[in-house]
Amino acid sequence: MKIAVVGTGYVGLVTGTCFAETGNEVTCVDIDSKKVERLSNGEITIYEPGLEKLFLRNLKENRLQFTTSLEDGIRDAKIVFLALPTPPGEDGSADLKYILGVSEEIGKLLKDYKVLVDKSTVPVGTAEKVKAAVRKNYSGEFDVVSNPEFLREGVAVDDFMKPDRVVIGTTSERGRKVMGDLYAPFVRSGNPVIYMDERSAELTKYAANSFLATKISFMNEIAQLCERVGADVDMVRLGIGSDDRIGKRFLFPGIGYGGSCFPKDVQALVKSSCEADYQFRILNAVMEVNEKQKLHLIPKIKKYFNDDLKGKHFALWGLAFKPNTDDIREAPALYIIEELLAAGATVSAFDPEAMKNVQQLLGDQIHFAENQYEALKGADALIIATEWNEFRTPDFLKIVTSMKNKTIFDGRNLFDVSAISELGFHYESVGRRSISPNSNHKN
Ligand SMILES: NC(=O)c1ccc[n+]([C@@H]2O[C@H](COP(=O)([O-])OP(=O)(O)OC[C@H]3O[C@@H](n4cnc5c(N)ncnc54)[C@H](O)[C@@H]3O)[C@@H](O)[C@H]2O)c1
Ligand SMILES: O=c1ccn([C@@H]2O[C@H](COP(=O)(O)OP(=O)(O)O[C@H]3O[C@H](CO)[C@@H](O)[C@H](O)[C@H]3O)[C@@H](O)[C@H]2O)c(=O)[nH]1
Repeated sequence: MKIAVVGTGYVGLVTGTCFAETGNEVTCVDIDSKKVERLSNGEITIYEPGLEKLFLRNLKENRLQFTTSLEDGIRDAKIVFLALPTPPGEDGSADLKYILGVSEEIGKLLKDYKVLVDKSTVPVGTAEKVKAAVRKNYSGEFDVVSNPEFLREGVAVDDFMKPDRVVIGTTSERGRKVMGDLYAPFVRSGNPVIYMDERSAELTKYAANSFLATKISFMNEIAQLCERVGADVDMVRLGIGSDDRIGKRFLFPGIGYGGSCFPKDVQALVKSSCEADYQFRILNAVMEVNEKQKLHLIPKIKKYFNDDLKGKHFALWGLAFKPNTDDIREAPALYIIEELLAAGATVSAFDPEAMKNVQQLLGDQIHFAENQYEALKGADALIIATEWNEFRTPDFLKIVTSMKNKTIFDGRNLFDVSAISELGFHYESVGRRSISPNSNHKN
């Protein structure tokens, strides 16, 4: 099948590459000419494990092409995916200017039947708005389908190739058939394609993200309680997660959820609810808890240094909002850096993939280390903000010899509390007992 994907960011590039991988001819369209040039020349523009190999293979075999021209991109396509940004507007609701602007342009270009597919995360009613935008300039036949994307960054290729489910929102039989055929190779192992109306599909995406964000904020509140009553959140997590009704996944406490999706989507659902004259109380609490959790380590750090961070030097491990990505959108590490710099401290950071993106944002406000151990040189404390695998079992001897103080503030609970206590560290994490070489048992 011939497919166009408009918007070649995290979702568009994964979508285009994975559809090419199953034999479709895909043209990706992007307004960013530099991105299109790099991609056309075989240079991948995001870090996503496993993507580059598929991208290069399909590019070489001419199943994947890139262009800045919407007209060229959609000319022969039977299906046109919209994988465009839906950033929060000033009031927190999803801004549809990219989606509706492109839809209007598509209306000017359509000559025959096509299926327009909304892959972006969009509020209920968007499919109707897209239809209306196309209709302004085109009176022929077309369908608009809502097909929300559930991939996670860092495991995006696997999530796309082997989805838990595919949600297809359409009331058109023709649209349903086209989409069913396209997705057939991805659900061979029996995971469902769930057909529904457009509005339900649009809401499903927000409901999924908001539910997952709720799970995280709930665990972060349990972690807060654990610290106050002397319980261990990791034990509580295991204790409740073995109940199938709760499930083991997405129960990890930490320094809040970040990324380009949860923060914006929870906010947008609250906003949509308000517009529908409904106060979504739980989600307001979810957001409030997350705002506080992002800075959970800061009061601990300040208390440890007697409220005086001026001249203190911090090593920071992890900048990306989660491991296995270079994405720094709403990354908790950025909020921590801001607080430390404002308090007069200096920071030396290391992240395996995200340093380039942070450098573009912060320039020389912080030092970017060659590796995780170089970041530790002369540090008064180490802060861990992202759970990259290589941080999990470090060489503690190297840590001890590089740092000024044996002090760790761990926002991702990477280390075993008892083991690190034996190494003589001052160690504070999230929802577990704190360890100090002097008191050795500080809650
Ligand atoms: N990132 C994720 O993990 C993820 C997962 C599921 C759903 N989503 C949703 O998918 C959508 C896209 O997210 P993303 O992370 O891929 O965004 P992104 O910012 O990484 O990519 C968007 C791309 O669209 C391009 N673009 C902007 N205007 C354009 C135009 N007029 N014509 C052509 N291209 C244009 C940009 O240059 C950019 O390359 C959002 O609605 C997001 O909420 C994202
Ligand atoms: O137990 C957990 C799990 C995650 N997180 C944090 O939650 C955020 C989001 O993580 P994750 O969901 O793995 O990454 P995303 O790539 O943002 O994926 C989410 O957002 C995407 C965009 O909408 C959806 O497609 C995915 O299904 C949804 O998981 C990150 O900051 C994580 O550190 C936790 O704090 N604890």
